[in-house]
Amino acid sequence: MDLSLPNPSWSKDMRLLFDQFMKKSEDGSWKHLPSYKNKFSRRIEDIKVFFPDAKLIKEKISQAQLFPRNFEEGLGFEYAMFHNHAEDRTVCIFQGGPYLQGAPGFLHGGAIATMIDSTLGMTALIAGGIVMTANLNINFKRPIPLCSVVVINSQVDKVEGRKLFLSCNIRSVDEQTLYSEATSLFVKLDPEKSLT
Ligand SMILES: CCCCCCCCCCCCCC(=O)SCCNC(=O)CCNC(=O)[C@H](O)C(C)(C)COP(=O)(O)OP(=O)(O)OC[C@H]1O[C@@H](n2cnc3c(N)ncnc32)[C@H](O)[C@@H]1OP(=O)(O)O
Repeated sequence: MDLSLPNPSWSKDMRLLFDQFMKKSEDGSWKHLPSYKNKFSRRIEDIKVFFPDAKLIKEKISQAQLFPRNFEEGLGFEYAMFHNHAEDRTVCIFQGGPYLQGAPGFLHGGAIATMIDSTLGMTALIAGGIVMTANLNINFKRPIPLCSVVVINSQVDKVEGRKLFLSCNIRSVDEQTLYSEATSLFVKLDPEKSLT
């Protein structure tokens, strides 16, 4: 089941943004990216090439779930991503639920990093195929209120061989508040190199 579609836990802002991007997707300039709890395991064939110690993958993979997708509805990461191919950028609308608390009333920095890594990762994945995060630098400028809706704008800045350099920022829905900004390096996996 595609978990990036509206559900009763979504606030008005979240639905409004989703509808806006679905409208923008009607002419094909934007594309809604579906997101599943564990459909990703079908990618295991692609990934196994890089991790020959399949024992680890085989034993555990049947329980595997995409981390941000394994919270009950509304309590963790509620998000939807849209990709603009021409501009090589991805937008993620994100509503962080009460189980993601760090400082009282605000999102945990690790929860913010998760959505940054996921949005940059999806952007890198579309641009470069099977990639992994090599480096992620985040500046937390303002605390993000728990249960608020934010917009993550992510883009590819430069590609050098297997290295993809990306950046993103997190803003409030009205774009007035800059919550976080990040730079990252993703590396496209090389089938000739075992990673373990
Ligand atoms: C995956 C499919 C997902 C499907 C949907 C999912 C949902 C959304 C997506 C969610 C996605 C979530 C994603 C996640 O959360 S991935 C989870 C977190 N990341 C990891 O666990 C990765 C661990 N690291 C590695 O496996 C290897 O180090 C990698 C694969 C990254 C590179 O090892 P590899 O042996 O292949 O390459 P190399 O070492 O020859 O390096 C190559 C080049 O890169 C340069 N370099 C390397 N590291 C750094 C560094 N730290 N700073 C600066 N530079 C660095 C290096 O100097 C060299 O440059 P040059 O000498 O060529 O100039």
